[in-house]
Amino acid sequence: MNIAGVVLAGGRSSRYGKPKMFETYEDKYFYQYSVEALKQNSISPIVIATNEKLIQYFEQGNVEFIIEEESDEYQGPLFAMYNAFSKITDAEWFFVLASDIPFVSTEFVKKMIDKAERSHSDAIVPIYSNTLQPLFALYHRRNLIKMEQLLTENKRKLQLLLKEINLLTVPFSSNESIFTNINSPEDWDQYKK
Ligand SMILES: Nc1nc2c(ncn2[C@@H]2O[C@H](COP(=O)(O)OP(=O)(O)OP(=O)(O)O)[C@@H](O)[C@H]2O)c(=O)[nH]1
Repeated sequence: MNIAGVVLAGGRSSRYGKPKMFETYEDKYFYQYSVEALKQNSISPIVIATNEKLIQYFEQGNVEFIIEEESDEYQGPLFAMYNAFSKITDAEWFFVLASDIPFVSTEFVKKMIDKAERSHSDAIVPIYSNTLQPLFALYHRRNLIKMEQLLTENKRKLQLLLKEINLLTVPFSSNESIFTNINSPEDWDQYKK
């Protein structure tokens, strides 16, 4: 399988108050945990999708960057995914990971790839706490057409894409910390100890 890794690391971090992908956990930036989990599974290329204001703060080396132009900034995950997928021309699948998930693991990425290998679905999406987790998921390249259609109609919610494609859902038990995503400083205060 030809899989590219796409780490979503743009957005506004308005609830966090500062760019949350650069919050640290055990001396590493949050976004580095997403990069590492993909790298440990030999996924290549690994691309960080970000914007012109944030690019300067990332560590360089071993990853590529896809930069959203000023007019494309803050359009949300569906746009950021479309923008990245359409620029990575040689991948069949895209493993998307948000960059605000410091507890994501190599084993999680491996389990998801194993599912994709045996699936004819358009996307492989975990379910945790009865909720789909589309920012920790695998998407086939064939979704690009539907993504473009939605964006052209100014429909920017990722949930709208999920409704239109064939999903393979992968249940995870409700005590998995890997799905902890950090939105506010209070969220982080609760988990970092
Ligand atoms: N590249 C890119 N990533 C995004 C964009 N919007 C959100 N993300 C990423 O998607 C993940 C989930 O983002 P959210 O927490 O929903 O949105 P946010 O803008 O980061 O934060 P809030 O302003 O607090 O909603 C995070 O990893 C963000 O870095 C975007 O427009 N471009």
